[in-house]
Amino acid sequence: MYTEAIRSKPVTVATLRRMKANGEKIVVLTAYDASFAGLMEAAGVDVILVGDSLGMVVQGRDSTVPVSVDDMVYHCSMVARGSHLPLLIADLPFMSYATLDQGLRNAARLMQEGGARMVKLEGGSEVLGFVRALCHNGVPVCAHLGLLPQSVHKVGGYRVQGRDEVSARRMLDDALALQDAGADLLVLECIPAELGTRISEALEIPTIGIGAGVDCDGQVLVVYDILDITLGHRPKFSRNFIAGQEGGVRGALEAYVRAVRQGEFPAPEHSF
Ligand SMILES: Nc1nc(=O)c2c([nH]1)NC[C@@H]1CN(c3ccc(C(=O)N[C@@H](CCC(=O)O)C(=O)O)cc3)CN21
Ligand SMILES: CC(C)C(=O)C(=O)O
Ligand SMILES: [Mg+2]
Repeated sequence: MYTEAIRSKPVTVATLRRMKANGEKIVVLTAYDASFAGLMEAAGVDVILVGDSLGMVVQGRDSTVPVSVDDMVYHCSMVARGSHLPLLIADLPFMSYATLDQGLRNAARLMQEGGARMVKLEGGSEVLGFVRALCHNGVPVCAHLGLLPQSVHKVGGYRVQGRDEVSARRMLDDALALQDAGADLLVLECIPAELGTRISEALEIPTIGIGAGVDCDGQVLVVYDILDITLGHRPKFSRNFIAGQEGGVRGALEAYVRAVRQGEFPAPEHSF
């Protein structure tokens, strides 16, 4: 049943599409260095995200806003050396895709200097032109809707998004438009579980949820949250996987992989 877990070939966009078609859950974790990337590969993680969350959990900042493209390239290149099979995605950080020109140049840096195989960017209708341009240049794209941490100062906090029908409908329309523009994958963050189901069923491309319910095609968490080493607030949608098992860090990663594959995580208490 879990055929994708035992792999010898690198994960590609085609692998992820096949997993969605077969109803096999996609397991994603963030990593910021070679050692963790190697452990995740060994545990059977499908996709590694070098998230701009590194600004908070590695650099100790209070948002992802100060993270630079240089920071992302640096961490991505380390993760690329530590793992070879998981698909490697890197976040384009705050304001690094404010213009098409800047965005294309910075995506090229993440791919060429960082070794990323896909870039991720936050936003809906406002980024469609950029997604199309990346697509035309052969850059695989992961879109990101719902709670957008790079907009925290505009929104005024980290809150569940898409609670009313008007904003839910707008998010679904944005998701369909991103797919049409050529996005290969979509992260849904901090939205009601029913909306996660609705968007995942409406799309051909896989969805990866974080606080978006169990029906997304895959799940992602910040690795420091599952190891319970996050400074300060740990979001409600995360779960401590190091407790209650004896395998240390390796065991926690394996427990996360198993829980996502079997649809045991997220449970209702991790969902909105
Ligand atoms: N350690 C860590 N984990 C993350 O998941 C994460 C980061 N850092 N940094 C970058 C972004 C920021 N994220 C966040 C940060 C806070 C909440 C949060 O406090 N959410 C509330 C929900 C409040 C509501 O009900 O509206 C929560 O209690 O979970 C959510 C996502 C997700 N990402
Ligand atoms: C939480 C995930 C989706 C992310 O964008 C990050 O780690 O930066
Ligand atoms: Mg991010």
